[in-house]
Amino acid sequence: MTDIELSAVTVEFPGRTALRDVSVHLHQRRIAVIGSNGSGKSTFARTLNGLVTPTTGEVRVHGIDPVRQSRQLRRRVGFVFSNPDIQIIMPTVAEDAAFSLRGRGLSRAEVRERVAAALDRVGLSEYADSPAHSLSGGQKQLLALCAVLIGEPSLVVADEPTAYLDAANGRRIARFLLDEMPQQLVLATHDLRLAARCDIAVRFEDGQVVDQGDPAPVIARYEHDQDQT
Ligand SMILES: Nc1ncnc2c1ncn2[C@@H]1O[C@H](COP(=O)(O)OP(=O)(O)OP(=O)(O)O)[C@@H](O)[C@H]1O
Repeated sequence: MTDIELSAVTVEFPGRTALRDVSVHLHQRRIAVIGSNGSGKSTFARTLNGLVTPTTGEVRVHGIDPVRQSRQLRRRVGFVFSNPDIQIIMPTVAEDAAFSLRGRGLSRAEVRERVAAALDRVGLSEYADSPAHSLSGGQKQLLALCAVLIGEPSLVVADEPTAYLDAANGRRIARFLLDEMPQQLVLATHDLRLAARCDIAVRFEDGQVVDQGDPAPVIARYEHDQDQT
């Protein structure tokens, strides 16, 4: 598993401190990140792939600095957002799936083979030549995942990946991420049923890690605190 280490990480945005002096060391296969609105979950997730640069402190993902060594990092870490529409960049399903293989020196035949295998894995083979934007919301999220997985990352960071999906598609994406995908997962979510299926839950409040450990008790304490407010 990839080691994820934050040492005394503070992230300041104009007028707002999103993370305050966060130090965590995570290595579990499925890591849930929970906490109230604005607690810092997305900011934490974004430090892992260099989308957010710490104001102070250090982030290391498998020993790689996500900001200074972004090329190495992009090969190891894939990122999935809530909104599948903003993740689709190419006209057809197969072209979109192939996008992250650009610049890797693979032959056309190798790319075709990898795309076919990846689409098959997420059940989108029959849509290979369809316009990507004609897919349903759930299918688009599966395509976004497929485009990430085809680059063979060792870690997938997903920020509310089921937020825009109906119950059936949400379950499908959750099943894929939590049960079928072999990759390590960091899952920022408000869906506590998904968090409960992870190996560890890390709770943020007000930019700090306030609790972490076995998901069931961490979630129970979170729900208790929410009931008090
Ligand atoms: N680019 C930014 N510029 C300014 N402030 C930001 C930026 N990104 C996040 N913030 C602020 O930092 C704080 C933490 O935001 P973050 O998105 O990490 O929280 P979150 O736990 O993911 O919230 P939610 O559950 O609502 O998605 C919030 O107060 C947010 O308004």
